[in-house]
Amino acid sequence: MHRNFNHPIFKEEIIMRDLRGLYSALLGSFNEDGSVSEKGLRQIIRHNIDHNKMDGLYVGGSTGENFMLSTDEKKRIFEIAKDEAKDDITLMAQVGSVNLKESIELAKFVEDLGYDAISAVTPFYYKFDFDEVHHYYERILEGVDMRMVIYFIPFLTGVNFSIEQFKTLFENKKIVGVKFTQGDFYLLERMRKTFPDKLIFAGFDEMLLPATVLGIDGAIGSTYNVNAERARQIYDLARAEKISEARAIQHVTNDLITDILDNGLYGTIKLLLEEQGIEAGCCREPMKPYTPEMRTRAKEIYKKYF
Ligand SMILES: CC(=O)N[C@@H]([C@@H](O)[C@H](O)[C@H](O)CO)[C@@H](O)CC(=O)C(=O)O
Repeated sequence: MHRNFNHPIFKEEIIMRDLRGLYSALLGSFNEDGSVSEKGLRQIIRHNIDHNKMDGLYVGGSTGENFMLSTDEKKRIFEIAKDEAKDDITLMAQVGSVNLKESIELAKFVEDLGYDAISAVTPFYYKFDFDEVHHYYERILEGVDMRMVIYFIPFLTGVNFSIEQFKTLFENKKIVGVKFTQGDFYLLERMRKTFPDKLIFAGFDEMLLPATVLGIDGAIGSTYNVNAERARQIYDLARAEKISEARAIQHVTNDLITDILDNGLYGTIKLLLEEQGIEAGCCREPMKPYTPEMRTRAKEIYKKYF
């Protein structure tokens, strides 16, 4: 798990974790009044380490319902994750925000906590031009000596990059890779060929097999919180070029993902965890509270796939 890096951005040779592998995107866990459930978070983290045997946790991403949280809540979740995980698993903190000052503050905060890497979503809502997006990443990185993985998710942010633009961003040696949540396999192939030394993490769990065939370095996903065993099989089989076996597991996985998406993504994953005895808690409003129908359907999904 640990590798020796002699990276020019770091003052001396230090032991840094190899960032490659499979990460669960850490779910948010909330009480009915919307407050952060520390107990729920700790249980989800332990489940990912002890049961799911994940290589890493992606903390503060979309799955963590992060963009609905205050700065203090984000910090508290980063603290809880580090305190629970210690050094048992690679920790990557998503610090991106449309509030750049907050991103800079969070990056410093997780560096002090001892996170292994940061990630930042492309700034969204306003139609920032590429120079502004570039400036955003440079400013976040100015204050920290940390490795950064760009969080590229155009279907939610509306922000797309060309290969040339990725090249410009990657000129900063602290930017070591990208979380590629995009279904464009032509772009993914071009990225792999153009940037053999950058880390590419697949962000769509339903596309793990083809992304692995194209040579990704890992994957980060919400459904790995519950479907880790199948994800690991797909990843390992695809890397061993056992494609038809991997495809059979991807088919079952995608049936599961379709059922989860139909019933409400993050809520259903939490209800599936509840079936395994984990107090995963609620979603943060304005996401819907669980209805009796949703709970019943989650039980059916659990019986069908687990
Ligand atoms: C928008 C979203 O939730 N995307 C997920 C996927 O894991 C996704 O839930 C899954 O592929 C189902 O579509 C991840 O890419 C997001 C993620 O890792 C994160 O930021 O939490």
